[in-house]
Amino acid sequence: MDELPLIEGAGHSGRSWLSSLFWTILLPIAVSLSTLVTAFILTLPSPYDPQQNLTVDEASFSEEDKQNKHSGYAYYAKNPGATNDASVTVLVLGDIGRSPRMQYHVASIAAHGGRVSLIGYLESELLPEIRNNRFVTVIPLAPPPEALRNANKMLFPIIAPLKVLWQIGTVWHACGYRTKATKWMLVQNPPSIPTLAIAQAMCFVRHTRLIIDWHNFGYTILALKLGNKHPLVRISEMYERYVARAANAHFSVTNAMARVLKQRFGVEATPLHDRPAAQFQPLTQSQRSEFLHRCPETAHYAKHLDHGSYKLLVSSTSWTADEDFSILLDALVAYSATVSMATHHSYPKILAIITGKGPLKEYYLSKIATLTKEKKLVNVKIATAWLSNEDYASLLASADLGVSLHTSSSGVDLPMKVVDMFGTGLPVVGWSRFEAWKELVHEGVNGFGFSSADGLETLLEELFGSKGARTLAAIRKGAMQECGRRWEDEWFPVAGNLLGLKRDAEGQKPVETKVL
Ligand SMILES: Nc1nc2c(ncn2[C@@H]2O[C@H](COP(=O)(O)OP(=O)(O)O[C@H]3O[C@H](CO)[C@@H](O)[C@H](O)[C@@H]3O)[C@@H](O)[C@H]2O)c(=O)[nH]1
Repeated sequence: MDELPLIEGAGHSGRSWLSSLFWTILLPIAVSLSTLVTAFILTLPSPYDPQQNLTVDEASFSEEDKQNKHSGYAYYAKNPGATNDASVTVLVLGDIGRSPRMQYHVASIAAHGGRVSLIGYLESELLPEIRNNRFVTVIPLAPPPEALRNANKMLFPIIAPLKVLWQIGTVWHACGYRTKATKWMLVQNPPSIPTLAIAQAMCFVRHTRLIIDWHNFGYTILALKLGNKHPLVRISEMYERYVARAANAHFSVTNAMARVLKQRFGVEATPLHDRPAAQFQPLTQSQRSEFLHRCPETAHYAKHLDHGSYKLLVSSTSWTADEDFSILLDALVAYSATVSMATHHSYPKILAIITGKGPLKEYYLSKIATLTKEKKLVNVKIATAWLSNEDYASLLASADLGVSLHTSSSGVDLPMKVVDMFGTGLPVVGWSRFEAWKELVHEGVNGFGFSSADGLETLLEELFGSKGARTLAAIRKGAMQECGRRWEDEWFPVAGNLLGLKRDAEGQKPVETKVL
């Protein structure tokens, strides 16, 4: 009996505690959440309307545009009344300037009168066909703050989710509110997180058809950092497979990748092989010599390169973990020693230029500095550079041999740089221990493969030594034959056909892409 008042008192204070929790905390949270959800729904991006006016007309072109062959005016002047409902949002969650394949898609769509909203980071120069084209609107994404760009493995679990949140916000805003709804969205994969999920949600809201352009798999790239068995890698694979199934159509960079997509993800992709774009062309001897004397990275050695006492080796990269430049450095150290010791044969010295931007550049620069200091590279000069689009193409065209260190995290993607090299008639040696390599390089015809630093050094000796001139000339001939088939020839029958574009000239047979 004594305890009753105490219990009653406790019940009363318990109820009032609950009720004050409800009125002061839970109710305001519930009201705020429902207001936010209502506001989100009411302000969802507008859907695609086939009647909407996205036309490009005479007023879209300034006098300057009319003189610029890349503004799209030439197409407009030839097809003034042409209507065309091919409007495409192209989404690249990366530096657009370093995503040549996506730029080629954009340039090709615009060249056939399609309208493009191009979304991505604007860090490097864009192709001239895109920069001033009135059929293309570039929507730059705000890059994540410096603190979220830390590549440290220890901090990865904290930084990665924050970076993804930042990307979700900026990409959603750019796709939904900074551009009109388009009939199609073409998205580059990888990165898959969060790109594919946002693209899928946005396409659902805007009634847009989603095409995924498979350059590689996001989870195989993550596995390079975390290891194959890491739970995040498995989750990332499941996510990629699940989101892939929601897309309406798929392109893949190789036949092997289309096969893997079918077997593992259950989706039908149409292979759309990389081919060189128009800016990659062979140079004449005099154009080569003029470039070598003009380019700051080669000018000092131009005379030697003209005479052949130096050979020009070129590699290009994004300085990422899937390209092990130690292999090239080890091979060059061994080659330098061979040149010093050679008594019966004479070997030229090498000028090796590695072009590109990316996270591991500083690491390799310090390795090169150490090797130079240790006098292990006396017969080899190594330079790194980032060149304008035009000079990059001229450098490839001026080189004696191209090197690819692309290892392919999935085994079924291919290095675009090799395609660029072939466009200029440059033969290639490359890391070849992955399935798709043979879709691009034919042993002894347009290049050679290697699978170790020793293998690469042997190739350098064989091709640059006095007995190698004929083999080098033979693979150069093979590379020249690759020049013939260009991006447009590959692109139009697959992508142009899917998007419903019309080709001016006699077209090739269209390739059917399965559309869901
Ligand atoms: N302008 C310019 N571009 C350069 C330079 N150096 C390199 N690049 C660009 O950077 C590319 C090299 O980038 P990587 O990331 O090494 O790869 P990739 O060979 O382009 O292959 C990528 O794209 C394929 C699809 O096209 C993918 O399948 C593959 O996985 C990879 O992502 C070159 O092809 C070239 O476009 C330079 O000095 N100047």
